[in-house]
Amino acid sequence: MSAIPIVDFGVCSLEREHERVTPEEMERVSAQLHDAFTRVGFVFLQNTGITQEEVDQVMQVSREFFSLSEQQKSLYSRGRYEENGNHGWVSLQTERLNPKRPGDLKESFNTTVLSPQILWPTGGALSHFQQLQSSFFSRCSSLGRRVLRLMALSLHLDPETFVKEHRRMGEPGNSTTLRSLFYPPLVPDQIRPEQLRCGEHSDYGSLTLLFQTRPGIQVRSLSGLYISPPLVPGAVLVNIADLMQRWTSDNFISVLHRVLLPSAGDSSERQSMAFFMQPDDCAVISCLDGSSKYPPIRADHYLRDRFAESYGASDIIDQ
Ligand SMILES: O=C(O)CCC(=O)C(=O)O
Ligand SMILES: [Fe+2]
Repeated sequence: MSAIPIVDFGVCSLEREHERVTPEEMERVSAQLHDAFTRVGFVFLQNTGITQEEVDQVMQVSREFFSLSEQQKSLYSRGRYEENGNHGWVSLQTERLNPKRPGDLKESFNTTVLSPQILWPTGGALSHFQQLQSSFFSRCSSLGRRVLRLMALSLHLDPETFVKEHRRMGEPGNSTTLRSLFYPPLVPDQIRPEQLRCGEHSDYGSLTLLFQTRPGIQVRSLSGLYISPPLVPGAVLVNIADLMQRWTSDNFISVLHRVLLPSAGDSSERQSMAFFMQPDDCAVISCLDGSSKYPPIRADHYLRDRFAESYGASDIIDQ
């Protein structure tokens, strides 16, 4: 049995209008989320309404992008978009999610700005890149909002408590990001000591939704051991991130996770899509229980400081 709980989200699925979900149904799912988020920090959600076909399409168009030359991809590099400093392509080994290790053996494309006016990869197999990333972003926002409501309910708060601080997802003033990740096949003699595909880290924002093509993520359990969750077909892996832990005075826990290198001789590649939800830039996150366990902090200032750790202190993010 997986140590990460699996919750059937069917009654709250995006296929059903939010208004039709009964208070009893909300209560039941919210209690299951509460259990997962207070004990483990991660949960698999089944029957969310996001289909495998949608996931496959956005994975496929992302894979097309990663197969471009370095020179072509660099036209879209992170840091060149004035609308948001986090939007765009991040090359192999640039980011260190665990700053004590060498750069991660992954590359990624961050979709933070949805405006069609910016420079998007286009042409041939990429002609639907912007449309597929943008529509998947908005499906993830809808699912994320439903989860946030249930989380608030489970803490006996007004159901809108978290949602009202995420009004601008996909708009200026919010840095929520849909990140396509690509872990290329390993080149054994180029691996540096202690290097991983993705170093130990916890996520920065409020909530993360993760879609994967194969197993690989490892999650640290309360005992301190890393567990390797199986791939649960069709399920979305959802985890609490650091600002949410702070907001809930450590009630919901944000735990370390990582992606190891495949074993010697395994030349497979890996892809995943992470939807990093972030409160609106100007939201001030203070402990909801009225305690002063953590001082209030603006969501954008918190994010800026965390980026400085994973990209080096020179990282400039446009906030
Ligand atoms: O690729 C994965 O499965 C995990 C990636 C991750 O944890 C992250 O980018 O924050
Ligand atoms: Fe992560």
